[in-house]
Amino acid sequence: MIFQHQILEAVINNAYEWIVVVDEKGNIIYMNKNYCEFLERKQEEVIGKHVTEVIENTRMHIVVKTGKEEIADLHYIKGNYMIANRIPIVVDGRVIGAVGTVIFRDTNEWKRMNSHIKSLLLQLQTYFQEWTENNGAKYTLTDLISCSKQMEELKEKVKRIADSDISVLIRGESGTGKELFAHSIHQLSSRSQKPFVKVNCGAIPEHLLESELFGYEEGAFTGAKKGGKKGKFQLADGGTIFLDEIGDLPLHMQVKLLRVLQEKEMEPIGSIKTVSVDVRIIAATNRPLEKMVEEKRFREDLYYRINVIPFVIPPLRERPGDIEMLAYHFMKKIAKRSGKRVNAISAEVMKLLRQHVWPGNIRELENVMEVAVHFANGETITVDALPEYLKANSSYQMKGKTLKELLEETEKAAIQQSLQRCGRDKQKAAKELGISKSAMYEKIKKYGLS
Ligand SMILES: Nc1ncnc2c1ncn2[C@@H]1O[C@H](COP(=O)(O)OP(=O)(O)OP(=O)(O)O)[C@@H](O)[C@H]1O
Repeated sequence: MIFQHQILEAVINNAYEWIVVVDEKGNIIYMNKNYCEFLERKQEEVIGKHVTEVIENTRMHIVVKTGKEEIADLHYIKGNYMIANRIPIVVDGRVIGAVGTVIFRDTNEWKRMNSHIKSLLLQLQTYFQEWTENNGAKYTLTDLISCSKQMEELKEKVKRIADSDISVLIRGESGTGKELFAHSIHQLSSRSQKPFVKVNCGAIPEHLLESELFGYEEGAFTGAKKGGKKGKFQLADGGTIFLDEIGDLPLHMQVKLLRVLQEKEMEPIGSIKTVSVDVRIIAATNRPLEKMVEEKRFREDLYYRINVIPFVIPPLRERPGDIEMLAYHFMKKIAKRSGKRVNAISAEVMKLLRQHVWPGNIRELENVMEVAVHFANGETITVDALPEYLKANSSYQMKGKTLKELLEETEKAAIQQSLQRCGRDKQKAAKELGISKSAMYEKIKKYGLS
């Protein structure tokens, strides 16, 4: 028993927190070593003293009177704000004292700890981002939502070709899901446990492309990192490299890329040693590569090398059957994320979605659904929640308007858009719309568009 008491005493005495215990009158019956040291008082000297004589701004004597605990209260002692807890000790329904603890010695310490945690989180985030960039095949075939025949055939094709090392060239307009397909191919391949590295050839400045792709040795150029840097090909070793926007690759880089593909080796900038790399290439583009080959802007040998399995994703307007499924998919996903109770799409909205030509493809549909869920007034998305440009086709907009009003609205919108397209050049806009210059001026005045 005595032994246990000693252990307890040692623990409390050395506790990181400062601890004080008072009786029902507010006299100190215990104060731990750390607290005494901070107050520069001796333990035996403070015992028995009223708490107000020992701790400035204390409220321990008040807590024994009110019987109400005070948690995380700011307490100013010796020029610092501390965070204090004061808890009454109740025995048989009667307050017989109180125990007080100070969690952080001062707010500076808290701030220091806070910023330490923040910097750790930031580091973690950077590592995580780097890791997902280099090992980041996030999607699989089940993430590809579709029911159209064209897309189902493409998914079948993915299953057939995934488990080989053959290069794949994915073609399709922006936002059709080229990257999603690239991820899926990697996930289904025997390389799925190895990195998936994406390189956006169009987004990296030309002078950095070579070092991004092939890396460099220490001291290769001024500003080169100590220890050198691995290029994306080395990072992707054993896995897959996804060369997005390959049509944007400058000719001299096309030569280097071809060499890696043919010889499976490369040299980092400034290195005399060749490095072997084993990567599968998936490339994507929206550019007319054949025409670029004719114009000598894309190397013919590289074209044949990457175009072993052509893979063409149709634009959304050519597979209207997918629109409803995708719209519901995005609605549910966005509603879940934003916590909004939206679970249906009105027939009129669905009609407008099917009529639209979707120049931005699935990415545009996703954005439209984001706006629609956000502005939905009830559980069903109705036309008023859609972005303005989609509403323009709506019969909803026509309700209660005369034919003259509708024609005028259309005319005004056409002129507005044409002026915008022609950089506000009225003569050019008039020509585009097939009206005379004077008619254009007249209408601009009529609709107050100048
Ligand atoms: N079939 C699909 N099912 C679900 N989401 C899709 C589908 N296709 C595309 N998406 C989504 O649409 C967006 C655009 O897709 P992705 O980035 O793969 O297109 P992309 O063709 O690579 O575009 P870009 O050429 O502009 O880079 C992404 O958010 C993606 O998740």
